[in-house]
Amino acid sequence: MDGSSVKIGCDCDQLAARQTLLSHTDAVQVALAQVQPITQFETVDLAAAQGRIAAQSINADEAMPSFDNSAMDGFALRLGDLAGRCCLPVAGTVAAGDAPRDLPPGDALRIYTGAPLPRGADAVVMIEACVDKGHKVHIETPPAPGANIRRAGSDQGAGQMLLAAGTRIAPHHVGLLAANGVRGITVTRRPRVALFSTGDEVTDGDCAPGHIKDANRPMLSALLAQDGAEVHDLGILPDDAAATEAAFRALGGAYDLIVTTGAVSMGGRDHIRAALCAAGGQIEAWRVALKPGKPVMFGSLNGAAVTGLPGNPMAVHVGYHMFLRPQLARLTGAAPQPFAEMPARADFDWQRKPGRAEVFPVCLIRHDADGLPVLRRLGQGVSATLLPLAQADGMAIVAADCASVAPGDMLHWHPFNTFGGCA
Ligand SMILES: Nc1nc2c(c(=O)[nH]1)N[C@H]1C(S)=C(S)[C@@H](COP(=O)(O)OP(=O)(O)OC[C@H]3O[C@@H](n4cnc5c(N)ncnc54)[C@H](O)[C@@H]3O)O[C@H]1N2
Ligand code: MOO
Repeated sequence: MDGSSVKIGCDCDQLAARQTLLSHTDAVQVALAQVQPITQFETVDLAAAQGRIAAQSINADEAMPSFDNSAMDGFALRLGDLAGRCCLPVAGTVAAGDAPRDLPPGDALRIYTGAPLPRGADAVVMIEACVDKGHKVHIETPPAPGANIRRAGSDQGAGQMLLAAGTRIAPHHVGLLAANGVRGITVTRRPRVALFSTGDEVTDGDCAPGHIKDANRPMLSALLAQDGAEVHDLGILPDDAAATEAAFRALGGAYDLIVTTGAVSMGGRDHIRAALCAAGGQIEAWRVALKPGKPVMFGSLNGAAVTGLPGNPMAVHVGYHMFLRPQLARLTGAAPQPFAEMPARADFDWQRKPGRAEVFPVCLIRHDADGLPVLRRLGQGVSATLLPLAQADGMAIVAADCASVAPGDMLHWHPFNTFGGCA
């Protein structure tokens, strides 16, 4: 990190005069430094735990499976009874849910998957390897000792860690915990996020001439909710210094994170930075060598981190993934994930002006012989529209010093959770 990221208080002129842009990797560190892990926890039903962050590790009370059982539909038998014989009498049937029983000497028992292994049995032969003749079974090839038996404790031992603290709970965790009889789980309180748009031109209603509809608040609300935040939508601030300062002052200490969009660049009506300072906040850094998203600002107010994203919607989307997601992760005690780490290859030619790292929408067109995704660049680097992003399978990034990309060059990308590639 260079000297440009040191604490600079609220001297906005000094900030504006600084020519050096923060690298996007340093900016992530500054963003992270504004938040501390939440130390309040709550217990939620397992059914409501998906997406929450486990506050404590959970260990298994007991071994699994808790009893020896059959992994297949077939016949349970004693291998010694097969010595010199290929046919055994069938003494009955044991199904999943039945109580454990004894295997009578010299007999087989028909058994279904998940049924408790009869006491005395030492192998299960699959139904496909037998001829079931009703009261007897013909076994062509004797099974190996222990075949098709799931032994008690073979999946997990008692005390086995099922879930580590800091894990984001996914549906497969819910299933594992349910199988282990866990009903409630202690999770970190959801991060409380205050969300503002800014701009006299921005509206939620009908557009007068020169006005536009708010894209940023609905998109950020959706992204924040998806990542488990408790979103407090505080509406649209006018381009007015006093109103912006008053809005910051009114926030008190109720939030972990305050997110604004717009009014953070150089214009005469860009009031976010000055208003934050006037309201008693701190600006830690401003302006990042990132396209889109250059005028992003990081600060704090009353114990909350304040992240001021630029107004252009694509810059908001990029800023969310690059800075806000790591901030949310640290707040909840989860490990912040680096942005766009997945390797891929380009299928396009692109000459660009070096200086800022650039994030752009991409679609997945195929996989190469090494199995790497091959990506096509979408859009024309315009940050005012989300349309190319809506047609994309993810976002790729090139480094600030990158002057050109040629087909076959390595890229890094952040895939969305979409299925299938672009047409
Ligand atoms: N002289 C300079 N001008 C600009 C610079 C610069 O470095 N020097 N940076 C440019 C970059 S990069 C960006 S990005 C924008 C960001 O400016 P602001 O953060 O002050 O944002 P606004 O001016 O308020 O808005 C920018 C753009 O986005 C539209 N917008 C705003 N809010 C919303 C919303 N909620 N939904 C949809 N669209 C929104 C707004 O109408 C503007 O068109 O500054 C450049 N200028
Ligand atoms: O953030 Mo701006 O959108 O780089 O053009």
